[in-house]
Amino acid sequence: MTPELASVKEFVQQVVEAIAVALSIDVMVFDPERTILAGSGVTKAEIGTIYNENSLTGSILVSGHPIITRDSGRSEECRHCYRYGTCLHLAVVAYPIKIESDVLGSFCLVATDEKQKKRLLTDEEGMMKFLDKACQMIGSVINERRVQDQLNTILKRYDNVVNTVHEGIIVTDEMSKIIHLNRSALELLGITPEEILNRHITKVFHDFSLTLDELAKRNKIEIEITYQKDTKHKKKSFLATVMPILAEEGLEIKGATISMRSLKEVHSYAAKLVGTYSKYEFKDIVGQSEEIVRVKNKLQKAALTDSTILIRGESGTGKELFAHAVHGASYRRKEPFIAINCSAIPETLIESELFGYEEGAFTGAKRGGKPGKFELADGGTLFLDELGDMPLHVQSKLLRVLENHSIERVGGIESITTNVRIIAATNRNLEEMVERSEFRGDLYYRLSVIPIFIPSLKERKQDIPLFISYFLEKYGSIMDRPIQQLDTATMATLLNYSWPGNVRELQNTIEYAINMSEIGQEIMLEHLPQKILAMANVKNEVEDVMTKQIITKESDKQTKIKLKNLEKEIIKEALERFDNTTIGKEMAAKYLGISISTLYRKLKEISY
Ligand SMILES: Nc1ncnc2c1ncn2[C@@H]1O[C@H](COP(=O)(O)OP(=O)(O)OP(=O)(O)O)[C@@H](O)[C@H]1O
Repeated sequence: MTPELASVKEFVQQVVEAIAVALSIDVMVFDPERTILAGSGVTKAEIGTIYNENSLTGSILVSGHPIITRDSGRSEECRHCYRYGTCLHLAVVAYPIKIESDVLGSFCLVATDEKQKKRLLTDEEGMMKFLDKACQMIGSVINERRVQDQLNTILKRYDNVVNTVHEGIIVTDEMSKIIHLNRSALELLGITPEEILNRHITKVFHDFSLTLDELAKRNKIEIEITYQKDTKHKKKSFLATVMPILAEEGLEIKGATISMRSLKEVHSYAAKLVGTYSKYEFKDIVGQSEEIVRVKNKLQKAALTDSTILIRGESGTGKELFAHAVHGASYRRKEPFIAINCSAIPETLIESELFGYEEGAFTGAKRGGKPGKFELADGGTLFLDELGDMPLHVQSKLLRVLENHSIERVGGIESITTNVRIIAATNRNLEEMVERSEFRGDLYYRLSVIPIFIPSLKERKQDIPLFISYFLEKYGSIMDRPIQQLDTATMATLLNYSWPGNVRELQNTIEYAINMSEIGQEIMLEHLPQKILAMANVKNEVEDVMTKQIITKESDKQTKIKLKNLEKEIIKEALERFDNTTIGKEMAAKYLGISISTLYRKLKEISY
């Protein structure tokens, strides 16, 4: 049964009674199943009775056309009715209730005595018009219901969608009063609808300073907002996108939609997007020498804790690689791994890079401020590379952060709690620096809870062949070439070389040699970088001198000068090859197998 007519039953009954009084004729209304839904006078007692499908109303419901019977129960139209011959109705004017072609029921004027019959049949046309209007009225009420139901369904669907989105969504009206919000917003704020609905936006978010006029001009604004339930609760920060709700006709603002995400989550997401997750695992670390196996074992154990690790070792020994592996093996692996190179950032900027800054903290500070590496690494690991180059004033601030587990942005007053594991690395002699008061002793002890020393490549020569085959395979497959071998003389030269740039230098040497050699051929001495061959020659010369036992203090000094000059020549050649720009220097450092900071240090020493 279609419930539409039944759903407005009370209204229909009122119409029926009003018409019955106005016309002094009985009225009956049938639903599509031929059940009397409303009635007046004699017919009222019949409400609920079901008529046969061969009845008059049965045929109207099928045909959708009005009918008049002037002698009901006996006339031709009633011949097939089951009440034929027994019907007490003397005359009937019946009219379909329709919405477009949909027949929803029938409306009948029924004469149950001669007086009513006379009244009914004297103005048949007028009665029809009257019924047409009554049926239209009932039809439009049902139509309104239909529209309302459709609207409710749309609203329910919209509510479902809005409630399934991860962002918190808050809607305000034109007076900036909160009128709607989704489930995520309630969860993010830790609030009930009663606590927030109908409140002015600034009463909830005290730092929400955006006006609707400003919003109308900009269309979409991203801001940071904070919420604190009360002083017992922690302040929560959100990144919010605010958009105006405009009236259909034009620019009149009807309110605003605020979609918000927890700032912490945004940072962690951004960190993941820019690739700041751990890139290496312990299984990617090449080396079977006793020294490296010991380091790996120690770090694998340390990975399970939150203790601070200080990794020492010459440039290019793999300090950063180990830091990645520790993060990857820790419970923080799904959170960001953020690295900061203290030597690569100007002294004046390092503090704001680490701790972030508030809007207006200094000239040029970005609107809305900027989070620092500590905030970005929240929940994960912060790798402080080249720690020895951290300025003293930043060292003091870092110590405070490590002790309090909270930071303050530059220019800010709020404390922001952080949960970060620190791994620091340096190739500088921190103990000497502490003695010379260039590094804070208390910070040194605070950071070196787990001290790790990574041996240089020349201290683990047995790993060199392993590295060579690892890099031959790695670059062979990157360059899509068959894996090549080294001839004996080349292998001997590489084994004897001192590798001041450690693994990085060896890695770059193999990449270079593959480039210089013929596809599928052995790699020979002539394919090695000039500086390695030159160093090997100088070494041979020095060894010759030593075997002749004529080494004196003077000749030792000369050898050192010779080596320095050679280094100068090699650096000069590399800079000429790649030019003196920042990118050129980075490429030259790669070619020389040294880190960019080592190249800058050497450039300072020889003052190019
Ligand atoms: N044991 C290893 N296995 C595989 N690759 C290694 C290993 N050690 C170092 N490397 C590679 O050598 C290069 C230098 O390593 P990394 O940057 O970790 O050294 P570092 O000690 O941090 O250097 P720096 O002090 O100059 O920053 C990287 O490309 C790294 O992948």
